[in-house]
Amino acid sequence: GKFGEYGGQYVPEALMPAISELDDAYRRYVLNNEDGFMDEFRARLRDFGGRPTPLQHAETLSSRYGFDVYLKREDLLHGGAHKLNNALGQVLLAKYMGKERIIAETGAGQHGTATAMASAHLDMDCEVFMGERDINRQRPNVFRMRLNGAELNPVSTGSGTLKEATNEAMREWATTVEDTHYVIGSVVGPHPFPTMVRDFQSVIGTEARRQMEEKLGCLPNSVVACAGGGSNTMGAFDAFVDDDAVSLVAVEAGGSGLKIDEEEDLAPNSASLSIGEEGVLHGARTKLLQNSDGQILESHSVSAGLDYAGVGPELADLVDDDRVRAVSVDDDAALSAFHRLSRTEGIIPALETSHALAYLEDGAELGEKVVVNVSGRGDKDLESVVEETEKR
Ligand SMILES: Cc1ncc(COP(=O)(O)O)c(/C=N/[C@H](C(=O)O)[C@@H](O)C(C)C)c1O
Repeated sequence: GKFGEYGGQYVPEALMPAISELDDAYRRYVLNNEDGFMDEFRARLRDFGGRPTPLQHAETLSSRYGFDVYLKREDLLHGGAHKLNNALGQVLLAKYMGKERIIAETGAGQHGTATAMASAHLDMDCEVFMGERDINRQRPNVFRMRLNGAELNPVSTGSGTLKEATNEAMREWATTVEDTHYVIGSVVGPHPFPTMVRDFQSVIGTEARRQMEEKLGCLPNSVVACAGGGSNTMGAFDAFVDDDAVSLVAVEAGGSGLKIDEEEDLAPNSASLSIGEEGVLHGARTKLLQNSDGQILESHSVSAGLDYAGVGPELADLVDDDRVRAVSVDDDAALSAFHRLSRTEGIIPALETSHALAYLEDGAELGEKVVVNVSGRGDKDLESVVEETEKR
């Protein structure tokens, strides 16, 4: 479970039994399709999730930029974001493992919502840990989780965002592992989570590759995706990693600037790949926003889904190997891209996705055919975008 010097299993002894049980189940059911697990997973993604999602040529954007933009429409997946690919896979795996209860963390609420939907679909109890601050800025998703029968566990420690919610969920898992599976929301955490979540999300890139070949008989020149924890990023990239001719661009939240304020222990961004340092968070060695004493900094982004001080270890390794280019766009550019796609293509994108779309504005070196992963829709962001836009 190592990616260069990143990855590993930096967890308390109490969690090791759960981790090794999960690793065993991952190998049997996901890698070896024991009992037809992957066949059932794919059938449910099709019938419940609505896969495949379209790869749509964005005509107006393409004429604006002078290169062809193809949108991979994960916003059309059931629930409105790519998160269901991973949540459905893990909840189904928990069922195969004989678990009865599901817990999860969430920040933007998309992962929490996807886990609540998958748990209701598969008749499993579900409890979602969510930071107080995030509960207040992603209320539509809070209502949806409750409607899907999930119990919300508000986390008020620290900044009340994803970092604390993840810590609380991991703590809870350590004492309930007998009957509970912890569904982690991104390609983060101790092995096998980063690898398993990537495998569940890799359907994005596998479909996009097939759709490009069917439509155009060629591969794209670039694939662009936003990066919070890195799951829609790794999901979009995995099918292309071995094709050096395909550039892979991970777009992080540049927030209100890349300069870290050492006094305030605050990073005005979530650009872990670009300006993070090596460290351990949530069970994995990876790149983190931290100050000179190694204290993990509070991150910032106009989008809750990218507001995370860490990033997936595999993505960090691909950036160090120059296989993935890490770039960032700031809050203003993301908000402009939010409005631009809504107006010119009739698609309201998630604020997270808006970061990937914003990069097209300076994307001259992306080549002739560019796939952009539309990781989610913007319904959850309407209130905050109206507020943010009026403020500017
Ligand atoms: C629509 C949408 N697009 C992208 C992301 C970024 O998460 P990754 O795909 O794991 O980088 C997210 C992340 N959402 C998480 C959540 O809903 O809990 C997020 O807050 C954390 C996993 C970072 C998202 O909702």
